[in-house]
Amino acid sequence: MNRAHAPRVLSIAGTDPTGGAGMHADLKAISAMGGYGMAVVTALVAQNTCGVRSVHVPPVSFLREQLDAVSDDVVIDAVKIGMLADADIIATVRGWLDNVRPPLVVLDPVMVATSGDRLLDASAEGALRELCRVADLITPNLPELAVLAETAEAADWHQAVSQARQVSRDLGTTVLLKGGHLTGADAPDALVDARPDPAVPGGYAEAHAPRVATTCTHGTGCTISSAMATRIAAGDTWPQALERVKAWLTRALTAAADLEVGQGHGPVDHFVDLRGCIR
Ligand SMILES: Nc1ncnc2c1ncn2[C@@H]1O[C@H](COP(=O)(O)OP(=O)(O)O)[C@@H](O)[C@H]1O
Ligand SMILES: Cc1ncc(COP(=O)(O)OP(=O)(O)O)c(N)n1
Repeated sequence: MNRAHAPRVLSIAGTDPTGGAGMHADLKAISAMGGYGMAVVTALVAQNTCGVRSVHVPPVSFLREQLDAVSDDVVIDAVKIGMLADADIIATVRGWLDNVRPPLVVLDPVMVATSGDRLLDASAEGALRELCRVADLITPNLPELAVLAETAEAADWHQAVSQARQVSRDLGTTVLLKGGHLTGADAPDALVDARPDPAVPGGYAEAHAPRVATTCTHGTGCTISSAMATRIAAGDTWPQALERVKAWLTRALTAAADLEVGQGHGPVDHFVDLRGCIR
């Protein structure tokens, strides 16, 4: 399916004033993948490439007003959900999703940043697990996958695939399993769907790329989930979307250090393919 218009993708996420993660990374990834990006803010986060300083959560009534303002006016082709901060925010987003029923929902179950700072109240993990049931695709990293599987973090790819299968079965959704937290020359990712009627042919599709030797990995999780939402909404098959997004993210990681942003874990270069093309 080739749409006449760019896919209209809504990010529901927290902020990162340094532009590397959260809704800022989402908007860049959506644009880089050919979509039209929109954003509703769940939480304002004072963070940079070194870590999170504080989180401010506006009233949930205002969150609902933002969501309704978009859906009352714009046809939404895909929604990407990131940081939700607490159980009230999760309930508000759930209520809106039940009302609007967007055609594609991609949920990145953000719990803890790479810096170790919490982005979700520990008491809201159960509510987030339940929200996964209404997502078409979830994109947990290995620590988040372990929480969803209610077990210890996978030590290798084989264990991770098995946890992803269990989560897919238990929560009735497709899992994008990400190997970023493992070590080794290869950085594998896979679409895992253990349901009887999987969204991915055969229930499994793997994509590989070399592991990039860089500390600039801030926002990679936000980036890949938004990019997947955009490419699936654009009409790629799910395995095609993963191949395309993985190759682009690897280029963005390879060019990341040249951005020279921040003193900690810098952001990836979402617009790596545009450098040198601006007239
Ligand atoms: N050093 C790296 N080289 C190549 N790909 C990486 C690297 N680090 C992360 N990735 C990729 O970035 C994406 C996000 O991965 P991951 O780090 O597991 O999630 P999160 O950012 O949510 O913690 C995945 O596609 C993963 O394979
Ligand atoms: C506002 C906000 N949302 C999500 C994250 C986490 O980003 P993610 O890409 O999952 O991973 P790291 O950047 O922590 O590697 C964030 N920091 N801020």
